[in-house]
Amino acid sequence: MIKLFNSLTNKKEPFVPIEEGKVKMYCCGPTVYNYIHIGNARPPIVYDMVRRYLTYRGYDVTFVSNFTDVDDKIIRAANELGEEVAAVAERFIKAYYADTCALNVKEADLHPRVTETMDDIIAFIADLEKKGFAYEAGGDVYFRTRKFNGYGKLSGQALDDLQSGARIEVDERKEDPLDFVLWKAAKPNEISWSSPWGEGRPGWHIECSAMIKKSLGDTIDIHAGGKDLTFPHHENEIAQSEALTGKKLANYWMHNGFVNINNEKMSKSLGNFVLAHDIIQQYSPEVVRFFMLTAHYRTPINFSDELLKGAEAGLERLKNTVANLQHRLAETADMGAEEEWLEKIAGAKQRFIEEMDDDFNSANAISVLFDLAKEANIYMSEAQTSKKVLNAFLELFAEFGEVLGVSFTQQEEELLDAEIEALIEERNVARKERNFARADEIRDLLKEKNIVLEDTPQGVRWKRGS
Ligand SMILES: Nc1ncnc2c1ncn2[C@@H]1O[C@H](COP(=O)(O)OP(=O)(O)OP(=O)(O)O)[C@@H](O)[C@H]1O
Ligand SMILES: [Zn+2]
Repeated sequence: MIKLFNSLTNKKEPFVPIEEGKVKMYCCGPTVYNYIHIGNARPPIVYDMVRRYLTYRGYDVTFVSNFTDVDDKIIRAANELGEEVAAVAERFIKAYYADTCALNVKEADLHPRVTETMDDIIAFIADLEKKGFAYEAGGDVYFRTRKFNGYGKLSGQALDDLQSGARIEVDERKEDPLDFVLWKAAKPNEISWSSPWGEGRPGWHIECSAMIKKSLGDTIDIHAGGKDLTFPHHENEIAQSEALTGKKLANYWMHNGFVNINNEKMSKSLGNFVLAHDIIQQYSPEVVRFFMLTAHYRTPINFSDELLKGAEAGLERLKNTVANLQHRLAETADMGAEEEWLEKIAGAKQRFIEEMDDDFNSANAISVLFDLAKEANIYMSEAQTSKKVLNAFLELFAEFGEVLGVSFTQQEEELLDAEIEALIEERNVARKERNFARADEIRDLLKEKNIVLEDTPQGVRWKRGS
């Protein structure tokens, strides 16, 4: 049985879905105004692993993750670049897909966008207002936090501690400093939507509440996101949704730890970040993903060249074992002692499942993989081997690889479509910024990989050369 650490109760709990065999899962997605750094890539990678494992264990998973495609940061970026908000958002949504696809993150079943969910967001706020949980003030709408019983239950904070906390801004339009914004009145010349409270746009927290309700219903099984989202974002999502429906928003809350660099959280505001699309040029995307999964998702992971090189070497060892198994298979007849080895392989599978059942411990599951490789190497040193055993080893590597989203078979060094598109996008940006040196460098890199670019009036086209 799968157990997972529920941030709501601070305990590891057996996973019991609302509907047998089905999982409704939501993960807060990115605000699309720049490229993702490797810290931002951790939530998509680890929750993709969780989704894959739940699927492996027989659940039918519906996975939803949003795009925040209008917000202060995007508006600021658009103003700086002299572009439309929609153009900036579109570009970075493409870049997000390109990076996460290279990292072998499966697309969500649904990727709702704020700008496409506006009617539902407005209806959600209007219903909160009707119930007395929201009030209008000068074109803004706020949530009446103290009216919601249970505010603070996720982050474990009492209302009065929050009140004195420095993170709450004081704004005289609010009835109470704890109240937070649901709808923001538009500033002059700012992108806006019509609403019962005038022209404006939604606050950040309300989007997720409205999108979850629309796409998955009132109560979902798992709500996931980075640890920094616990407060205020997730606390506010709970308040909005539960005030409206009277039902629990999510039965299980999962929060991933940070990617640190020199023991400090990697973040855009600190400027200590490494972009995902840069690091996957230096190491393969597979190595980056494997590296990420060598730590348990809740523990902080330090980002360093040394650790990445370690992950690269480890992955190489596993791939070599698999290549040797394949090679051996081609020249083996069916003979040798089978039962003992088949039992060993079945035992490894059992241990892998036990580790993953225990709060998705991919770190320990990967050490089971290394043990499996060790066993495989011992087996191959025997004089006589059997096709059946070699196949059983290979099947298990393939099975684990599918769960982790990392392939252990050797591949030609070929660029994936998504990586090519990411590079072309980066070249477009470089050209726009008149950074022609970088633009040429990218053209050369693509040429080296036999990708031919063609500038057309409709934009850049590409094809693989012969
Ligand atoms: N270092 C990190 N490790 C793991 N997850 C992270 C890290 N930084 C951000 N995230 C996650 O990435 C997503 C986007 O976060 P956000 O845009 O706040 O990134 P950021 O770099 O921290 O930006 P800022 O410094 O502007 O807050 C969130 O889900 C957040 O939890
Ligand atoms: Zn959210």
